[in-house]
Amino acid sequence: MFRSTLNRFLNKWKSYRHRFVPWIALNLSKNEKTLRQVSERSKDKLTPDAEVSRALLQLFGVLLDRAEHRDARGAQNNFKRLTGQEDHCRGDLICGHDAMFQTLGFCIDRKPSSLAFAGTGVFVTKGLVPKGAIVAMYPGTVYQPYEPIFFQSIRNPFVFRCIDGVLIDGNDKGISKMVFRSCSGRDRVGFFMLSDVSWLTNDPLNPLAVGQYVNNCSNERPANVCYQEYDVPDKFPIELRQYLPNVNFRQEVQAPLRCVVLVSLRDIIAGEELFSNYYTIVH
Ligand SMILES: C[S@@+](CC[C@H](N)C(=O)[O-])C[C@H]1O[C@@H](n2cnc3c(N)ncnc32)[C@H](O)[C@@H]1O
Repeated sequence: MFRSTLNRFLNKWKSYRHRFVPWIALNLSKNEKTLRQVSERSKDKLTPDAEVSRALLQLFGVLLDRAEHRDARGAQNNFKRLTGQEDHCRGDLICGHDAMFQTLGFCIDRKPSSLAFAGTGVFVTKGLVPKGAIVAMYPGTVYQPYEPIFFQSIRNPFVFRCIDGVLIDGNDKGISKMVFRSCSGRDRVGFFMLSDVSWLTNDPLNPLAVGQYVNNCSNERPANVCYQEYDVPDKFPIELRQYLPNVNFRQEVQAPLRCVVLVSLRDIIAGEELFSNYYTIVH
């Protein structure tokens, strides 16, 4: 009895592992030339973690500065409204894209893909992305390899598998969306949220958090970005974690929070669509 239940479970487990990457499973044989080969795990990093931290801290710092500036201006306007001297000037408020342009020198955004039938893609809309830059982040709920993701993974093309088997569910709809919201609402330190839920909307506070919409490369459209894992260091400031688009499924995970960034493989100019490689072979 126990053995047959276990067998049924194992069979289900096997087939559900295939569902993570249905698109890859169907298309891999067509695109063998485009597979990314990495000789060992540590060689998967094109840009050092310190450089990833530096770019994120710079962008998040400007986002926080602007948010505080807006809050202060809002409080001032409330006071002026109460005293009848309301100031309607919005001043030089800067949005996420301006912050991105100011700190990283480029902007990215979601738009219909340049490939037929590929849905939405991500484009560089302004500026120049230099080789080795952090172009985007892959948002979503982070599952350790032993944690349950069966229901969230059904017909879900957004489940990203890290080299060590950690999974990131970047789907912004349905049950995946509810899970992210619930985990994000759970985790906070004092007043500070430890993750950002706005990537689930059309206007993410952190404009990098659209990496889940980057499409796969092909023989005709080679990859211009690649995925790189980034474990958030302990010293990452608490007040800036509110812009991280990832949260652990289980609160009690001891490991650092896993994020995935997309790094440019070459200079990318405005107007180009980003293409990654959905499949990396580690020898
Ligand atoms: C992670 S999603 C990427 C975002 C997707 N384009 C969308 O609009 O939701 C992966 C899915 O995008 C589509 N896709 C990605 N790369 C593609 C390509 N080169 N050609 C056609 N479809 C592609 C496939 O449907 C795949 O299952």
